[in-house]
Amino acid sequence: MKNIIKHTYHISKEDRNRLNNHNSFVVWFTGLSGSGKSTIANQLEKKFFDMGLRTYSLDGDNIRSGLNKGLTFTEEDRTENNRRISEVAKLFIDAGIITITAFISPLKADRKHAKEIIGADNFIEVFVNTPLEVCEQRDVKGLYKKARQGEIKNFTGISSPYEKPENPHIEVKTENESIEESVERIFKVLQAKLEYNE
Ligand SMILES: Nc1ncnc2c1ncn2[C@@H]1O[C@H](COP(=O)(O)OS(=O)(=O)O)[C@@H](OP(=O)(O)O)[C@H]1O
Ligand SMILES: Nc1ncnc2c1ncn2[C@@H]1O[C@H](COP(=O)(O)OP(=O)(O)O)[C@@H](O)[C@H]1O
Repeated sequence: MKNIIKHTYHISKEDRNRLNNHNSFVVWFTGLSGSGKSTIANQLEKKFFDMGLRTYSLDGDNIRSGLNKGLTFTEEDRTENNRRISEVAKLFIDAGIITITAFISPLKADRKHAKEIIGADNFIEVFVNTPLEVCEQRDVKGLYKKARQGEIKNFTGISSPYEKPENPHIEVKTENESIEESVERIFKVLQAKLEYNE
């Protein structure tokens, strides 16, 4: 960008990873509303935290009510929502923190862009594959009912698309496995990524 000149800092991501004695990366959850993203993300973060690792979770509460306040659920705004989240996640991994994101992120192109921004080596995609019927039955926040009644426009799975990932690193099927089983499976895949080597 014109007249923006990057400053080189003494401390790098590698320095922070060495200090923390673990790598930093992004665990990017995607799935329908009510699929279980926040529940699993929360338990996964607790597991990491209890091991003494540095973590942070980004989700609707701290993003859509703060940084991205004002963005709606049109495709255009979801794209911008996901782009900003990706940029924030990139800063967090640069800060040496294992970053867990839990957003619907329904569009393939937006998830691809997230991977590009964050860097393929630091991006682990977890597809919480819960069928729409199950999410709707759970209706944790009563939003599906409202969407069916036409009170909410552009609702994912009802009046707005969800494009399933074709090659996620991890897929969890919450109708067939418990929260603990999903967390354990995700953890096993991530374990290999944790270790910091010079
Ligand atoms: N129209 C519409 N469609 C989908 N979801 C809606 C909508 N309106 C509000 N909500 C609530 O917002 C949460 C999804 O926000 P995200 O930032 O994750 O969505 S996105 O990635 O930009 O698509 C989502 O939270 P989760 O249930 O945690 O997924 C909903 O509670
Ligand atoms: N195996 C499971 N994994 C995750 N959540 C589950 C599972 N079984 C039932 N649930 C329930 O489904 C709901 C998922 O809600 P939430 O985590 O808020 O979803 P999301 O963040 O994707 O909108 C929670 O009430 C959770 O207790």
